[in-house]
Amino acid sequence: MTRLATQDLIINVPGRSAGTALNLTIEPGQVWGVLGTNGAGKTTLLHTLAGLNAPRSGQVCLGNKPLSQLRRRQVAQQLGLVFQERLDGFPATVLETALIGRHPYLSLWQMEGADDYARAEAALEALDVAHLRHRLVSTLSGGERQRVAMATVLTQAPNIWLADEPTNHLDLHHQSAVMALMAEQAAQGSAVMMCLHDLNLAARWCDHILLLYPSGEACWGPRDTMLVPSALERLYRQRLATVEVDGAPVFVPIQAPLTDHE
Ligand SMILES: Nc1ncnc2c1ncn2[C@@H]1O[C@H](COP(=O)(O)OP(=O)(O)OP(=O)(O)O)[C@@H](O)[C@H]1O
Repeated sequence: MTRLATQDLIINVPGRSAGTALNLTIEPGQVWGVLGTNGAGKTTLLHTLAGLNAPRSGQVCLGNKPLSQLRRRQVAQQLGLVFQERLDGFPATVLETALIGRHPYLSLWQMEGADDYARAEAALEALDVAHLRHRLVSTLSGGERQRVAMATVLTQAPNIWLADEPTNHLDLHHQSAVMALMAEQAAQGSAVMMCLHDLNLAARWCDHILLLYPSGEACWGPRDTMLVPSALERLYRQRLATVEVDGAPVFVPIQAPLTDHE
């Protein structure tokens, strides 16, 4: 089991002053939700944690090593990233796409073996896209593609999951199924962080929350200390009503002005 930690991390959002230095640890078993407005830097943060964006300052550690000292292959054997947007560079079927998740474990010209296929097939089943295995990904709907992207990372079987709006394009049932899958991965010992725009999914499924403000200011901690209506109203510049359903808060945007002091 591996933890992902940041040390005095400042992400590099162009044109923004430094903001809060991030010192946080995503422990195995934890599910973190990152909340913030459009452009707050959520994707930049996830890409920085994955080693795809250089930090402006500070560092990210995977286990006890700085990410910058690890080879990409070592990182890819431990850390999986579900991208918000995907480009289909070349024609590939759903099964071929899921098998990309095994590439970190194969040598240069090594073909995928029976175990790799079994993992990919199991992941496609788990994401409810096995019936699409021979379809070209370019022919899929938005929600089907999203589930294939999740299945590819599930095939990769990382200890650290970073997921950028994993419920994008998904209908209600599949949103719930994907959040349950993330929780299950955490229960099995993975560390999970995901960016979400749906406060209610965050309230129900995440145990830790990072609030990212457009200024670069940030705060984080256990869910119940972060999902405080006044803090969320300040984050989104949006008045909210809160009700409780099944023991979890449900936040509903309402039309009422915020004062200048909020
Ligand atoms: N290559 C770039 N050049 C200039 N600005 C950039 C670049 N990449 C990102 N940005 C800016 O950095 C800011 C943060 O972008 P980011 O994608 O991390 O936001 P986000 O919180 O994920 O937003 P959203 O909720 O809309 O997905 C945005 O204002 C974006 O326009």
